[in-house]
Amino acid sequence: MLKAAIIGASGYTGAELAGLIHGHPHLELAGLYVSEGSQDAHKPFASLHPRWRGVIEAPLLPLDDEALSRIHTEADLVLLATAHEVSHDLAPGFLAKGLPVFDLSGAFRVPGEGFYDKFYGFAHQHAGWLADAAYGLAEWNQDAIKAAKLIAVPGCYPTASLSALKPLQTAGLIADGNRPIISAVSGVSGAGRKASMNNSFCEVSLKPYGVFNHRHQPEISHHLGTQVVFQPHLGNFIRGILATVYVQLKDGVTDEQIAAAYHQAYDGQKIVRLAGQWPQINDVAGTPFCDLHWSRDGNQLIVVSAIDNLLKGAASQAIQCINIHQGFSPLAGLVKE
Ligand SMILES: NC(=O)C1=CN([C@@H]2O[C@H](COP(=O)(O)OP(=O)(O)OC[C@H]3O[C@@H](n4cnc5c(N)ncnc54)[C@H](OP(=O)(O)O)[C@@H]3O)[C@@H](O)[C@H]2O)C=CC1
Ligand SMILES: CC(=O)N[C@@H](CCC(=O)OP(=O)(O)O)C(=O)O
Repeated sequence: MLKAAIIGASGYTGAELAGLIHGHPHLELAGLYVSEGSQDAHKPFASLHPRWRGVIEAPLLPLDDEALSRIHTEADLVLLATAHEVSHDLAPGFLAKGLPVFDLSGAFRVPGEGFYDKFYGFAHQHAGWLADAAYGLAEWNQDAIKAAKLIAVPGCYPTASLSALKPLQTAGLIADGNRPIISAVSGVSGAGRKASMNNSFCEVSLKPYGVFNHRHQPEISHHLGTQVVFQPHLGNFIRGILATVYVQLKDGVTDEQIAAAYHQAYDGQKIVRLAGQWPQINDVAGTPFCDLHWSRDGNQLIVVSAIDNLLKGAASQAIQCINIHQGFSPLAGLVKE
């Protein structure tokens, strides 16, 4: 059994990680951590996430110096379910001790001069790790994930969007100069557990945000290899993302070529399901799956992608990355084979 420490374990993605690691055949929990000054330090994890009452008994521990040296000596790998700046500051210390790091934040996802200043509001201090990090889009980047010490698990919208678009891009079916349009709706858990007016129960409706300035637009464009238009919306449900993607196809692309692109990408990859019907959030919420379906009218293609933002969009994709990195079965701890 490999020992996995989770930093940020009281948050939404951290709690999902705790549950997945608890149930994983080759992993065990090596500490659930919150910030040194956290108001939740020393509380039982299950008092914040009662669905784990009687199952995960561990307390939330403050990430102080003693905790850091305990992780350095006792853990085999570290999961960061922390804000971007926190991951940016913590990851190099664990990596220097030889611990592989699986980071759920955006801190190591997109190399490029000035990117973090512009889209994240801080200057990146670890260009070497940023360049060496593997982008953890599990179905697409297995060799890099296997070889890397630092795995940058993709954002939730990028996971839904890239899963839909990469087969078309790889097969060369997208019309030259076309910028695919992604219109996506996320549940409120995408914003994390911390309370704010924007995600309070009475305020949430269905509305667009981040118009032409969301940080996932450059993340998707960079990892697709072509520019996209990306428009996120906040919906009044707890978890899940539904992304509707509009693509102009090259002249002459056939139905068979489209189907072949998706089957070539995902046949044998059990987490991405070619659904055969329009995906809906209820079918993927609480699961590690990404459901895809498409239809075309002439050169216009519409692809719909649905995931759980906390799972395929974060925690279960991190487990996919660990499975790849460690040579475990790809579905270990996720789907009973
Ligand atoms: N929510 C989602 O759908 C997705 C989130 N992500 C990314 O994953 C990361 C975590 O997101 P999410 O779970 O939603 O966030 P939450 O806000 O729900 O949780 C953040 C966690 O980090 C802890 N924390 C804060 N500061 C520190 C610190 N200095 N040291 C150690 N722990 C700290 C918090 O506890 P405390 O403050 O008490 O210390 C809490 O446990 C973020 O980078 C987010 O962008 C990625 C994909 C999807
Ligand atoms: C609904 C909501 O607020 N969603 C978040 C995306 C969460 C996510 O994917 O995470 P990263 O921050 O790790 O990229 C947002 O739009 O900022």
